[in-house]
Amino acid sequence: MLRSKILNRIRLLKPVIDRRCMSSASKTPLTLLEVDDKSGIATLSLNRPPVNSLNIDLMNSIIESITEIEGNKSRGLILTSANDRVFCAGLDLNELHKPNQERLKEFWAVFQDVWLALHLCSVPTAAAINGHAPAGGCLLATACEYRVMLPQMTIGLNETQFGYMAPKWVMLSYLSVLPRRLAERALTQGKLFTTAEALDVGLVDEIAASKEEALAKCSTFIDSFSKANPLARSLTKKQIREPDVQKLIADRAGDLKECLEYINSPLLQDGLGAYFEALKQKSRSKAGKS
Ligand SMILES: CC/C=C\CC/C=C/CC(=O)SCCNC(=O)CCNC(=O)[C@H](O)C(C)(C)COP(=O)(O)OP(=O)(O)OC[C@H]1O[C@@H](n2cnc3c(N)ncnc32)[C@H](O)[C@@H]1OP(=O)(O)O
Repeated sequence: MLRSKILNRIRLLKPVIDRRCMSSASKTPLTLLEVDDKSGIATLSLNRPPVNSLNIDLMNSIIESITEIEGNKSRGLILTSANDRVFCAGLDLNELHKPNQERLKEFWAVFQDVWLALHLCSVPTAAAINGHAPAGGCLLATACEYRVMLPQMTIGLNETQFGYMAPKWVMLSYLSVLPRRLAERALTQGKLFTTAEALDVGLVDEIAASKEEALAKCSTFIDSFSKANPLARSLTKKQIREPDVQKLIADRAGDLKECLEYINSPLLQDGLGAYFEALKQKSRSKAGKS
């Protein structure tokens, strides 16, 4: 009785993701999903060159993969990148800069969905962070239960550096990993932690010398649940994570309204435009085009 009550409650908490079986406009798979026959662990690789920035299609592809992993009885999920320099560059700035308003609404709803799907994923989750993970990239990593990172990368919620305040639920994701005082300072500074700093403050759990080692460490973490009953484990995780999730689910429309006002404000658009232009300029200089 109690179990079915809890299960019903959790079903209500689950984001509505079934409506989003969209196909990608390009023919390239935006995510690569492999399930190891022996271990039963699924590896989901982000595969949107050049930097895995999160647009609607990539986020939908992640959601679809999570749904598949939950449905195919995988023992765990490892999130990683097919790119060996960048785990995920966060939200696609093309979606935020001078946005089409209807698309922006859809984009923000899918952004909420992808976080909910990963944060509430029923199987154990770990991130093999094999590249930089700023902003939304850091959010994906902190939604996972365990993080292993390669040296000389950066991770953090750097939104204030380009004039944005991270949404409340994004901040909560940070607060679930970092002590409050540290999270506040890092959020207000828009700090990007180096791998060594991230380990030091507990933003990541381990460092690995290579992607293979990171994947192996993530598998070891997932194996650590072998003695736990999968249903009891997943219900426990959801109960613990519920308060953060409820805040967003209870007011998705309010979050969207706030986001639209915020993103559309001229000051923020100007700041974002300058930031994006500087990124493009840096990229051109690197390629020797300027
Ligand atoms: C109510 C609240 C409202 C709003 C909240 C807003 C929340 C925002 C959350 C976000 O996630 S916003 C995105 C923030 N992301 C970043 O700040 C990361 C920016 N990128 C980088 O720092 C670097 O690109 C990198 C460290 C990830 C990788 O460096 P590198 O390997 O040297 O690549 P390049 O910098 O040369 O970039 C290659 C290529 O990719 C483009 N690009 C990079 N990041 C993005 C992005 N987030 N969106 C779109 N495009 C991006 C970059 O411009 C280059 O493109 P070119 O065509 O110019 O070559």
